[in-house]
Amino acid sequence: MPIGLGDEEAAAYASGEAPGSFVDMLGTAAYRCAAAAQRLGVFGALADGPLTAPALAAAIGADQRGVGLLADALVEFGYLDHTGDGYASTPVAAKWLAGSAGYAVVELFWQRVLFELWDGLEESVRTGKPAVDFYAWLAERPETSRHFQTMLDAHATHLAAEVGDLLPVSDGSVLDLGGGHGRYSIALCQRHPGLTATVVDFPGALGTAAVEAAGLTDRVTMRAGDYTREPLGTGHDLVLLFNVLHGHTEANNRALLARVAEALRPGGTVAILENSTDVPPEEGRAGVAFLHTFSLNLFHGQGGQVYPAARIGGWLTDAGFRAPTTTRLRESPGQHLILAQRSA
Ligand SMILES: C[S@@+](CC[C@H](N)C(=O)[O-])C[C@H]1O[C@@H](n2cnc3c(N)ncnc32)[C@H](O)[C@@H]1O
Repeated sequence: MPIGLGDEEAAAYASGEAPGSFVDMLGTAAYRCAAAAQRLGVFGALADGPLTAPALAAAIGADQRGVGLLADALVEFGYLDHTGDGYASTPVAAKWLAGSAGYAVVELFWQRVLFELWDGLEESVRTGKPAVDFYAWLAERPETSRHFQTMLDAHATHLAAEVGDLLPVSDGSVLDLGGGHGRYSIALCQRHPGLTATVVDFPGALGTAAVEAAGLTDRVTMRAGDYTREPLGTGHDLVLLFNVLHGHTEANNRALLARVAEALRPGGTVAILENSTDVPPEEGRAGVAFLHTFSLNLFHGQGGQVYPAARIGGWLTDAGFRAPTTTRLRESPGQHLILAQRSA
C-alpha cells in the first residue's frame, strides 16, 4: 500500500525538496514484504483471526524473529494491523492476498515478473532487443506459467460472451492463434454447433483439459506449435489474434497479418483483441500506469509493446483487409476488438 504521507511531507517529496524516489523505494520494499507474506501464507494463516508472532511463525513454519520483523514492516505498509491479540490482516490484505485464487494469482504472477524478469531491463532498453525470452523463461517456471494461464483464462471467461456477440461467424472454421487456454474457441463452438476451431499455442499453454471438460474434443483441436512458423492452412472463416500482436515487433506483426490474410477465405474475418495506448478515462491513473508497465514488459520480454488501435488498423489495410472497425469492450474498457474482412 502506498504509505500515507502527511500533506507537508508529501509536498516536500513531490516538489523535489526531498528525493521523491525514496518514497518509490519504500513502495518497492512494501511490495516486496507483501509478496513475501503472500508466498509464506501469512494472510491465509490470519484468515480466522489475529495471531501473535510466535503463533503466526508456527502456523506458516517460519522463523519467529523473521516473522516478527516482517509483520512489523507490514503494519507500517498497511497490510497488517497490530491488535491486542497479535497481528491481523487489514481488509485489503484479507480480501485480495489471502490464498492463491482469484486476484491473488495476478499478484503472484507480477511479483515474479518484477522481481526476476525485469533484472535485465536496462539491457533491453540499451540494445532495443529483448534481454530475455519471456516464454522460455515461463516454460522453466511451471508455477508462474500456471498463474499466467489461470489469469488469462479468468479474463477470457469474463469476456467470452461479449466477444462472442461481436464476432460475425456462425459456422465454418476458426483458427485461434495463441489461443492457449482455448476459452474463446470453446465458447464460440458452444454457441454455434456448425463451427470447428483449431487452437495453436506452445505445448505447455494448451488447455486440453478444458476442451475435454466441455465435451468438444471432436470440434476443438488443440495444436502444439509456433504460429510464426507453422503452416496456417487456407479457407478459414475466422482467425482470432487475441492478445497476440502486442508480443511482436511491427515488422513481425505485418508479416503475421499477411499470412493470416492468406489463411482466410475471401471475405473471411480477422479478429484482433488488444489493449490500446488510448486508455479510456474510466481506467483511471492506475489503469494508465499499468498500461505503461505492461508495454515496457512486452518490450523487455518479447520485443513487442502496446500499440495504438489505429496503427493496427493501418497494418490490416496494408495486408489486404477491408475497412477495419474497432469496438471497446464494455466488460473491459481497456480492451479493443478490431475486426476486418479479407478483400475478395
Ligand atoms: C497473452 S496470451 C493470450 C492468450 C489468449 N489468446 C487470450 O487472449 O486470452 C498469448 C498467447 O500466445 C502464445 N504464444 C506466444 N507466441 C507464440 C508463438 N510464436 N506460437 C504459438 N503461441 C504463441 C502464448 O503461449 C500465450 O498463450
